[in-house]
Amino acid sequence: MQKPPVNSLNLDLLVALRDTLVKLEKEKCKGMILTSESPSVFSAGLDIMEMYRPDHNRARKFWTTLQDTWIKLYSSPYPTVAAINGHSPAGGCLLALSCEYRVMVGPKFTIGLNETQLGIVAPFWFQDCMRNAIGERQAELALTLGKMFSVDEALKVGLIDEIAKDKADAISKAEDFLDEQSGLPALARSTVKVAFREATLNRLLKNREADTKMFLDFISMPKVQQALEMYMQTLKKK
Ligand SMILES: CCCCCCCC/C=C\C=C\CC(=O)SCCNC(=O)CCNC(=O)[C@H](O)C(C)(C)COP(=O)(O)OP(=O)(O)OC[C@H]1O[C@@H](n2cnc3c(N)ncnc32)[C@H](O)[C@@H]1OP(=O)(O)O
Repeated sequence: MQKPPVNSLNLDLLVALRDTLVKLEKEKCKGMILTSESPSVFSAGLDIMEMYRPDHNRARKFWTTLQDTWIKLYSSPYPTVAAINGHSPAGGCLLALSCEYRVMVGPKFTIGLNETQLGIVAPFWFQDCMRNAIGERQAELALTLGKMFSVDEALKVGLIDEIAKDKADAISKAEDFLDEQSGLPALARSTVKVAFREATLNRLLKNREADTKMFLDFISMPKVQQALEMYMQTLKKK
């Protein structure tokens, strides 16, 4: 990802990610490493400006493109690794969680689904991804608190799989993971992957319109708009 300053996921970046994932699948990609050009941020999550005083049609397109991107990434037949070389809150954490393996550069960055802290709610499929990675108990604790994990904490709870000392080390560890997968029969590998992920995928696939409506209704609430405005001001003052 290369959208300075913080790879916030706006409609344009989501379209680019989705189209890339579609292309990789078509070209029978052997493996993908998702990382960031930024030296300190993997992705700041959803672009707050897409939710603040939104145009209804654009907000709908934004959300359905996010759903498409997630579905493509989560169900990709080829192996995927997140080389998390910076902070990874909310939607950034979702992208990492949707890969099969996570290597994160330590020690100073943080990762987590922090939505509760912002007065918004992590959608059920964000929650499902966290639950699938760290288990029901730890996911409930993390999501209710909107906890951002340090790299050490993330490793301990199973949110990431390995710690790297810098980006080059993260890429090298990600390549090791891909090398290990490359010797396996591709169809067997991808069938097992999708079997593990099917229930989570189907939950969104069967409820896409309801999920979109919930998002649009949620961001139309004056209280939510107020919370987003205050949050943007805090970020800008910083
Ligand atoms: C009842 C059931 C209802 C269910 C409905 C579901 C509804 C769900 C709705 C939403 C779900 C949302 C998920 C999300 O992803 S929300 C986004 C959450 N993201 C964050 O909280 C991260 C915020 N950013 C930061 O913490 C930092 O920026 C950080 C990533 C740590 C990087 O820090 P630093 O390097 O110091 O950079 P700055 O903070 O100075 O930021 C630089 C500029 O970038 C702007 N910025 C940062 N983050 C965002 C963002 N997410 N969107 C838009 N813009 C962002 C920041 O304001 C700075 O701008 P400027 O240079 O103009 O001051």
